[in-house]
Amino acid sequence: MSHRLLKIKDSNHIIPIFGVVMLGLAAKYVYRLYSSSKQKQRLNDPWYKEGFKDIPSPSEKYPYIGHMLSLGDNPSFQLEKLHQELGPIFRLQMGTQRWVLLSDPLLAHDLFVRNGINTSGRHPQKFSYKMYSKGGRGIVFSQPDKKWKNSRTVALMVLSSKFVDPLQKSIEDIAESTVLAVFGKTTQSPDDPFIRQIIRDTEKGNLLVGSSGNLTSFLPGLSWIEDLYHGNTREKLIEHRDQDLKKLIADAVDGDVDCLAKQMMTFKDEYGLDDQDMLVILSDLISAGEDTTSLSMSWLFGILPHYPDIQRKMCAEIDAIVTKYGRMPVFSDREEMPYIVAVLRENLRFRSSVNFSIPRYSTDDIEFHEYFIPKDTVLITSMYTMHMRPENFSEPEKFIPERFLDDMRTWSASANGAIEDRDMYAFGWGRRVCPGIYLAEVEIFNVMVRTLSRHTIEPGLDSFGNLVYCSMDTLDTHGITFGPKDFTIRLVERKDSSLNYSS
Ligand code: HEM
Repeated sequence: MSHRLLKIKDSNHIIPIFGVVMLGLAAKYVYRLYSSSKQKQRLNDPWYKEGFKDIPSPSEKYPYIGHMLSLGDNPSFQLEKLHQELGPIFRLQMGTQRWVLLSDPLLAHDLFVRNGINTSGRHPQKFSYKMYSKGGRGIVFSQPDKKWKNSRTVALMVLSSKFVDPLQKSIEDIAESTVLAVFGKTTQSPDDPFIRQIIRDTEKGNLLVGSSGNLTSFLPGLSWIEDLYHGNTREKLIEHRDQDLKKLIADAVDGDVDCLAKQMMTFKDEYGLDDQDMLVILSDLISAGEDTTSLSMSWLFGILPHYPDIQRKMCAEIDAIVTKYGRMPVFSDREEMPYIVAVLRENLRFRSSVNFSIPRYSTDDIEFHEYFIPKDTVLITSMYTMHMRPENFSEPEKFIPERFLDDMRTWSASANGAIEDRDMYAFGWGRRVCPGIYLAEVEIFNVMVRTLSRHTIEPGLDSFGNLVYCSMDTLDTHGITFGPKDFTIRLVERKDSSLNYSS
């Protein structure tokens, strides 16, 4: 009896034990299937490479568009938040584009300088590459090949102090705008409808160079929407640009005024460049030089009314030079004007006009630090976040020129120096670092000195007579450049200007 019972008991257990074994085997099989499909997925994942760390990425992501909604209305501030959550390097899937974003200067230096050979490409987008640069001519949007190198060399030569300094003396008013500096026009020229038209077209082109003009490169399936939206406006814009630039170049070459465009044309044959190349190079100097420099000045005009004390110190330095030499200060006096030098440097840090640099493109797989970045990835410096890093700048959210009082290096020297000594990132990195740094510094210095020599910059007034200050917290995007939202100021004449007393 007891034996039978035992048997019955046993047979009752056989099924559960068998079930457990079968379940175990099934789980093992499912796990194997899962891990082999995971492994297959990993092998197909362009970001995966054995032995390398995963680059973090925000979890919220949608099919097809990926992270395209993550940057919101204000990408500069949004990227700062994402860096706070994910660290100094993270990646985004922007439609079909892979992006890597960096906020740590040491990482950026390693990526763009040490690995410069594979990180100096530009994304061959429809508008910027095919249309604007006529299939990769010029400097800004061309691939880093021999022709780019020659075009860049020619630009670097004419934008150096050797060529810019004599022009400063002969054309007193070079300060006003990059177009004027490049084509040797005088102060009356900004009111010239032709020059105004060129600046307007440049601004339109710069907008299209940003994401809005290149939607197809994110979402290729939607190219028809882009074509519908833009129609043939992009072709027309380029046609206009070409006509206007041909006229400007011809005027510069035939005219009596010495200017950068004229100098540049003399190097054409020596560097194997044709007329189309020269046209795109000169277009590059206007597109990359005009908005960046004028928006930087706009920031300064917006910031200074908040700080009357800073303006007083700047005016005191200008007055000291006027009293000493009996003339308006010029760029070569900068050594004697450390406070102004510091203010201009702090302006570039506090609100740069280029918040994502000009995105680079990896032309090969890259292994750097413990990370792997696949070929054909867009590489972006999160410049705003980099400038706001407490590790690099104490109290970064405050405008404090004094932090730079001991640094009298020119902007070119700072941007090209050793990474340990670098305190300026606004001009990019390595092989593609901005070639117009010297001209930008001269232009901004001259405008500020001339303005403050006779005026103070005061906040605007609303219709009730209340003071209205430029907002520091809203950025207006102009394609790849950023400026303050529209604001007003008042230039108030200085009764105490030393120029009133100099002979
Ligand atoms: C405050 C003013 C300026 C700022 C903040 C600025 C910033 C920059 C940045 C961030 C880059 C990208 C560098 C990289 O890829 O690493 C760049 C490139 C460039 N900039 Fe500037 N820039 C300024 C003024 C100028 C001026 C005045 C000119 C010429 C007249 C100029 C001409 C160029 C050109 C041609 C490139 C493309 C270089 C290449 O791709 O090889 N920039 N600039």
